[in-house]
Amino acid sequence: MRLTRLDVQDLRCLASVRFEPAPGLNLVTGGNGAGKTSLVEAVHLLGYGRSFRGRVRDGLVRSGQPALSVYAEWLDGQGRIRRAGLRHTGGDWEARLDGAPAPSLTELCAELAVVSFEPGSHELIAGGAEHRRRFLDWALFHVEPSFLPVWRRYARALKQRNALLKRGPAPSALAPWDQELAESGERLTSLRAGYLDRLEPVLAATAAEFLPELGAAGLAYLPGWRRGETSLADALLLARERDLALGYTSVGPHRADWRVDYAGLPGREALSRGQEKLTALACVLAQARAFAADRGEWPLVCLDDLASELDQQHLRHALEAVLSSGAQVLLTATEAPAILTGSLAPAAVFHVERGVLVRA
Ligand SMILES: Nc1ncnc2c1ncn2[C@@H]1O[C@H](COP(=O)(O)OP(=O)(O)OP(=O)(O)O)[C@@H](O)[C@H]1O
Repeated sequence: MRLTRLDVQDLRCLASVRFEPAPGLNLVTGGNGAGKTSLVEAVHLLGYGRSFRGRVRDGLVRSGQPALSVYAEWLDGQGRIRRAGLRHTGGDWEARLDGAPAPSLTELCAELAVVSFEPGSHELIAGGAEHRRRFLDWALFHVEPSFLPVWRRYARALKQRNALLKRGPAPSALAPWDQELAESGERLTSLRAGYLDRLEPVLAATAAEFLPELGAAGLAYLPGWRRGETSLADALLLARERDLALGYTSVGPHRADWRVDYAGLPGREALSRGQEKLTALACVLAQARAFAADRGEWPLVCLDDLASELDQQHLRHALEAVLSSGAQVLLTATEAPAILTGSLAPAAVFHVERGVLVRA
């Protein structure tokens, strides 16, 4: 996947920007608050329908403007030119894909695959389980065609069951939703567990490059109920009284989590902050590698402010790992990192200042 053009209007401090990245490494420099992260957010928005800093309505639209818009052109793995555009007010949105209206943001986001690592990404390891579920589901959404219908079915059944629980219904009203939740939830769990099984050796190899001192990395999946002991249908039945008292469903894949274990460390809590970041980076890069293995092309890799997150040696390892694959990378930094020479020399350098982007 190779981005060839990105037009951004009224996104944070970016009033009107055209970005034409080269294949390989693209470095975007600029001072604090210049607009580097905003550029990465524009790409991320087309890939996820939201920013990694929150939803569009949380301040993504430039102050005083009614809406932002982002338009991208890229080459897919078969060399076809693809086009996507999104106009978003924070409430309403309008999207186009290859010249036709996109029926939903989901359809749009399915096309442009982007992985991002930014200063908040260590939340993938240190933060709440929703970050880790979103990470898993992004991958499945892109590589497993049966995932989205199952996920939608589960989400709908969960919403209905929770609405009934809040009203405190006769337990018999819950039965059909329990069944629906159990069927779709078991399927969702198999897909997630299967993906983690495939990701584990890729992560182990990636983590061994960045954090060899911690020993072999493994992945553990926590499905959201005692899956080894009961089916989800039984778990829902067993939890029914408690769920009626709580007013929501307390077991199931919406409570799932996963964790990285290292052979040389007793638990996640033992990781230093830097090791958390490196582990999160290893997960993101492993996900990109697994995507490439499944789909035959790399996602676009956005690395926001990576030089301030990592020491020089880890920065070199990370960039070598990604660039040796031929992936297109968008790297932002306040100053050009000294290690960007030789095989790591950027293919193109851009500079952004007060929201104005120029090629250096
Ligand atoms: N809704 C908005 N409308 C206008 N300007 C905004 C809006 N939201 C944020 N800004 C401004 O846009 C800029 C955001 O810049 P951005 O976060 O992209 O900076 P950066 O170059 O990544 O900086 P840093 O190196 O400090 O992370 C800041 O100057 C901020 O004040």
